[in-house]
Amino acid sequence: MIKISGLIKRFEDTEALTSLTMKVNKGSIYGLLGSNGAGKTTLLKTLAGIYQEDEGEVQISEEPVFENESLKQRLIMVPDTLYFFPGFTVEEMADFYRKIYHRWTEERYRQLESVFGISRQQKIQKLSKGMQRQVAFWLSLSVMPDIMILDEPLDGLDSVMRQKVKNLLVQDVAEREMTIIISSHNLREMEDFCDHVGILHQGKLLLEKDLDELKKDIHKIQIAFKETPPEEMFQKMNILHTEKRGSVHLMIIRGVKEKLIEEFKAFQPVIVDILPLTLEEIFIYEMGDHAYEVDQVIFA
Ligand SMILES: Nc1ncnc2c1ncn2[C@@H]1O[C@H](COP(=O)(O)OP(=O)(O)OP(=O)(O)O)[C@@H](O)[C@H]1O
Repeated sequence: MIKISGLIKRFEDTEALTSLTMKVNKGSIYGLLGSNGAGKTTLLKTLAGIYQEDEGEVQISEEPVFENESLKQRLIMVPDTLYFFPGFTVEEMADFYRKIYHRWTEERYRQLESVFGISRQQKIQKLSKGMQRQVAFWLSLSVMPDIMILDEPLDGLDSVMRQKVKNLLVQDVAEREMTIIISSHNLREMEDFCDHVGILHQGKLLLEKDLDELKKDIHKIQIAFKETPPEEMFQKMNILHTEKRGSVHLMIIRGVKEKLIEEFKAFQPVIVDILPLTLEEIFIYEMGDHAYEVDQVIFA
């Protein structure tokens, strides 16, 4: 379990993280979304123990992360800007990882060699940017981490490789209960991958959601009545958004689907359609006052 409470991180006169609190469960894939400068990298680096918090607490398994050598054996960060020693081959870099990380697993390293199809003798800096990213995943997964902290890791990978990497990560989550915290600008990219999403804005979490719960409880309903039901019926429902096109009401409603349909049926509607709702729509309707910021994150 990862627990962050009241985290403040400052850089001279900038407060990059402002009293931030969040929790990530073991075996979860947590997507951290936010526009440029929201504080994603700062949060991830603090979580990885690269930055020290100015105030508040950052704990993994109830231990503070900063300067915690044994905890750092169990976590690995793939940063947005990768670093490899100049002139090193994949094998030489792997040797460095072997010496540092006690949980390095040779079998995994060999198995992933065939997945990525890159030669171990290849000089890393001569590889393309996307291929260097693949090497970063290859080495990081060979460490068998409990926690992977990924800063916009899919940028620069082609769509086939994106899917391949996502599959590898999900496999480790399923088999070993690895926990992933992954930052992105793109909600669409995270939708099918994460089970939790947090939206960071100006150093604060605006919203934190379990995606399954979120999708379960919110519906887009298109409905038309022969006779308009009394206003009180709509008033007692948790309607987030409503529009009327001729005699058709289009509503975004929170609640249990079957119960909502039941309530409407009492008024003999002539049409009742439950339409699929995208995560983008859910976030926008959910956010109310912060819709603008969410809009920026989603469409950035
Ligand atoms: N090393 C630093 N020195 C000074 N200010 C910094 C430093 N790192 C980050 N900041 C500031 O902290 C704030 C958050 O930056 P951060 O890099 O964490 O955002 P981000 O969400 O990762 O952005 P992006 O999506 O553009 O990568 C910004 O205002 C940035 O200017």
